[in-house]
Amino acid sequence: MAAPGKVAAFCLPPLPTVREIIKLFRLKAQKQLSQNFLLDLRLTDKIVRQAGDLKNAHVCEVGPGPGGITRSILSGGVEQLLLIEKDARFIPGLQMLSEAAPGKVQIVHGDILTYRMEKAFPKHLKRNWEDEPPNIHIIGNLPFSVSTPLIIKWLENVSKKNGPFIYGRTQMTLTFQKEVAERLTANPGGKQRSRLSIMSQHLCTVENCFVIPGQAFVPKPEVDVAVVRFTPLVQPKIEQPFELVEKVVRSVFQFRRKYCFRGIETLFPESGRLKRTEQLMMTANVDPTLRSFQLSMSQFRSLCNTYRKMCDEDPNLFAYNYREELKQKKNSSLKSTSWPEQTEEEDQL
Ligand SMILES: C[S@@+](CC[C@H](N)C(=O)[O-])C[C@H]1O[C@@H](n2cnc3c(N)ncnc32)[C@H](O)[C@@H]1O
Repeated sequence: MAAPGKVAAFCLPPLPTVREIIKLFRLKAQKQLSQNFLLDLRLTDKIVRQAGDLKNAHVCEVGPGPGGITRSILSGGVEQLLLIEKDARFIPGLQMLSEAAPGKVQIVHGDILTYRMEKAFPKHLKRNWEDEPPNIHIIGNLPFSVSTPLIIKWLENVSKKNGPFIYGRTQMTLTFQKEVAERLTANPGGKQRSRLSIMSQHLCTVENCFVIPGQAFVPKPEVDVAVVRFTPLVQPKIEQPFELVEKVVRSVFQFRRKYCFRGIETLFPESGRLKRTEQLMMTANVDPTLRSFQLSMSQFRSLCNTYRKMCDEDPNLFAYNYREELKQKKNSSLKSTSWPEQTEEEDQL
């Protein structure tokens, strides 16, 4: 793992402070966009240090806002900084930063959820997947509503080696709500062990770096925040397509507090469900009375590999959708009776 980097490799010319930029451009945080700013440069430096040594690095910062983290990244002596910001009000302030570091900053007014990063960096930075990560980093303090769907999308990109990972094992340093960070890094048996734990840890080394108390942000969010660093693994712990792993993991965690076979059953159509569930659990050598959060990564691997074999033998199996079947059953029973059918209570994720 790269040692935490130094930040002050490059001195920016005198600039208005982040607070002054906020005042100058009247950048009031918008609640509906969950904007919470970091104004303390010691803290933004600390976040950026988690990414490692940024000297001559190529960095994409997501959601730079008034530019606190942006300054820390530029002070790290980067070669290129790509800023992707959805809120147009921040662009003039970011342009001031760009002028202070001529030729280095590219500002994109856009949405990171749809932005295509395949061509964002020079081709010569590409590394083979097995090599050390390329000198490309993604850094961001995003709203919680964006960071979770975004990490799921990027994990899928890691699995398919596309998007930002077309360059190799691009590293990411991102903020999450503290609880989500705990889920991302939870071990088997842990209270926070969930779908996110398996989906992230089978593809990446995931480190929960440190917690930022809510009061460090302006305005203060309801929750604390954690900085999480992801480095894609050379070899995923589960070598199956992303969609298959997702389906198995989603099924297992469907009934979190029940025996895991209850969730696994939902991978199979009603006819033959019990027999096929038994077959899967026995071949994968997983105790059906374990709870989903107790399962280890190797047990998930075993379940995914066995389910893959079953899908290869029955080409209709992967398309089977338990919820769809449940919905159809519910509709037909509603037609035949005036009483709504009682459905099983499902545990929350
Ligand atoms: C929590 S604020 C953080 C701002 C700044 N990075 C900081 O730490 O002070 C999140 C920033 O992400 C931007 N943002 C929100 N959704 C976005 C999206 N989908 N794509 C790009 N930027 C987004 C917001 O406009 C805001 O500037």
